[in-house]
Amino acid sequence: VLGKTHKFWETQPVGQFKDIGNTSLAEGPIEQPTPLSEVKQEPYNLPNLYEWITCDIDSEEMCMEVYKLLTNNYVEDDENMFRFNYSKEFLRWALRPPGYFKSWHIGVRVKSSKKLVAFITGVPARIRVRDDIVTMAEINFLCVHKKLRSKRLAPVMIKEVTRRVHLENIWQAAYTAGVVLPTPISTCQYWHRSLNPKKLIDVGFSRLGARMTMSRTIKLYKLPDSTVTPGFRQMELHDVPAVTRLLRNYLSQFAVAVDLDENDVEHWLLPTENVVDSYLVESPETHEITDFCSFYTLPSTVLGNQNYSTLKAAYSYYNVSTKTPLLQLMNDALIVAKRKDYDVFNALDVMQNETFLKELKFGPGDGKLHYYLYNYRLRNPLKPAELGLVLL
Ligand SMILES: CCCCCCCCCCCCCC(=O)CSCCNC(=O)CCNC(=O)[C@H](O)C(C)(C)COP(=O)(O)OP(=O)(O)OC[C@H]1O[C@@H](n2cnc3c(N)ncnc32)[C@H](O)[C@@H]1OP(=O)(O)O
Ligand SMILES: CN(C)Cc1n[nH]c2ccc(-c3ccc(F)cc3OCCn3ccnc3)cc12
Repeated sequence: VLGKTHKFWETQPVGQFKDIGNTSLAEGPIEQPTPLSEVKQEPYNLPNLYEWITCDIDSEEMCMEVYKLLTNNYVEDDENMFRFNYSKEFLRWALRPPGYFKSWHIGVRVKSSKKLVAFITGVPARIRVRDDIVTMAEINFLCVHKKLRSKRLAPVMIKEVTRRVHLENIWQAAYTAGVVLPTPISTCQYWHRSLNPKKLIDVGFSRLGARMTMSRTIKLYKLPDSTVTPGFRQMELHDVPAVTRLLRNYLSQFAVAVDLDENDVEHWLLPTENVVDSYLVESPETHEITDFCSFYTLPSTVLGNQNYSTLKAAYSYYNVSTKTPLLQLMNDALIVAKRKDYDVFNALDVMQNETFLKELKFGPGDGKLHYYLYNYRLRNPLKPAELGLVLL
C-alpha cells in the first residue's frame, strides 16, 4: 500500500508516506493560512451535467434526500453485508453543532433531474493537539452515488469543502476513514459486544463459536436487567456544567482530544431520543457527579437477509470514570443498551477503552479506523490510547 500512488493526496498538505520517519520535519501546520482575498471565491468546476447545492438540513425535503443518498450509497463493511443507516434526526444532530456553517453542507446534483448524487460535510470543532488548541473542520459523510464512482469526483468534493472552510479562516481539518490514505495519525481497532447474539448470528454479523451451542452463546452474553452502580442515571440539562468539568479534566490526558465547552456538551451529550444516550453517576451521599458514559445510535442496513433488514447498533462515545471502575461503568452501559433493544454495542480502542474490551466480552472487528489531520503534521503516529476524539 505504501507503493501506491495517490495522485490527489500527493498534492495536499497532509503527511506524505515518503516523509514517514523524517523527524527533521516540524510538528504543526504544514502550510500557513492564505489571505482571505486570495482564497478562490467561486466553487470548483464540476463535470457539465452536475451542479453544486448547499444542503439546508433543516428542510425536511432536503434532509430526506441526503438520508436516501446515504442509506443507499454510504459506507459498507468489507464483505458488503451491512451499510450504515444514519437516521435523519442523527444527521440534523451531527451537522448542526454550535457555530455550524450551512455552507459546509455540500451536495452535488444532476442539473436536469435535480437528483442528489454526492455529498460532503464539515462542522467546526476545537481540537487540542498536544498543547495547541486549533479550530478545525471535522469532515464527514463524503459520499458519491454508486453509479458515479471512480470518476475522480471525490477530489473535487474535498477541494470544494476545503475552499469553503478556508473562507471561514479555518486551515486544519480532522477526519477518519476505513481506508488508508496519506497519512494516518493513528490507526484504531473496533470491537463489538454482542447483545442479541441470536440475531447477530442469523444476519451473519457473528458466527457460532466452535464447540458452542446457540443456548450456550445466549447465556454467555446475558446481562442483568438493571444497572448495578448506585446513583447511575440519565444526564439532564442541569448536569451540563458538572459533566463539562468532568470531561475537560479527563480529556486533558490525551495527545489529541476534542476541546468541549458547556455549549458543546449540551449539544453533543444531552440525551436525544434515538441519537445519543448519556448517563452519569451522582454520588448518593455527596451529590457529586463522579462518572459519565455515553453512546450514539447508528443502525446498519442488513443487505440480503430474509429475516432482518436492520441492525440496531450503539457506538461508545465519551466515557469518564473517576470513582466507579470503568469496567463497572461500561457494564452498566451495556445493560442499558440491552434493555433498549440494541443488537450490538461497538467501541474503538481509543482513550481507555482497551482496559475493558476483553473483560466485557467484546470481540475484535474485521477492520480498522484510521484517524487523519489535514494541514497539521505529527512527527510520529499516536497509539489509540492517546486519542480523545470520536468522530461520528
Ligand atoms: C482545512 C479544511 C480541509 C477539509 C478537507 C479535509 C480532507 C477531507 C477528506 C475526506 C474525508 C472524508 C471522511 C468521511 O466522510 C468518512 S470516510 C467514509 C467515506 N465514504 C464512503 O466510504 C462511502 C462510500 N464510498 C463512496 O461514496 C466513494 O467511494 C468515495 C466518495 C469515498 C470516493 O469516491 P470514488 O468514486 O470511490 O473515488 P474517486 O472519486 O475516483 O476519487 C479517488 C480519490 O479519492 C480518494 N478517497 C477514496 N476514499 C476516500 C475517503 N474516504 N476519504 C478521503 N479520500 C478518499 C482516493 O484515495 C483517491 O485519491 P488518490 O488518487 O490521491 O488516492
Ligand atoms: C466514523 N465515521 C467516519 C464513519 C465511518 N466511515 N468509515 C468507517 C469505517 C468503519 C467504521 C466503524 C467504526 C466503529 C465500529 F465499531 C465499526 C465500524 O465499521 C464496521 C464496519 N461497517 C461499516 C459499515 N457498517 C459496518 C466507521 C466508519
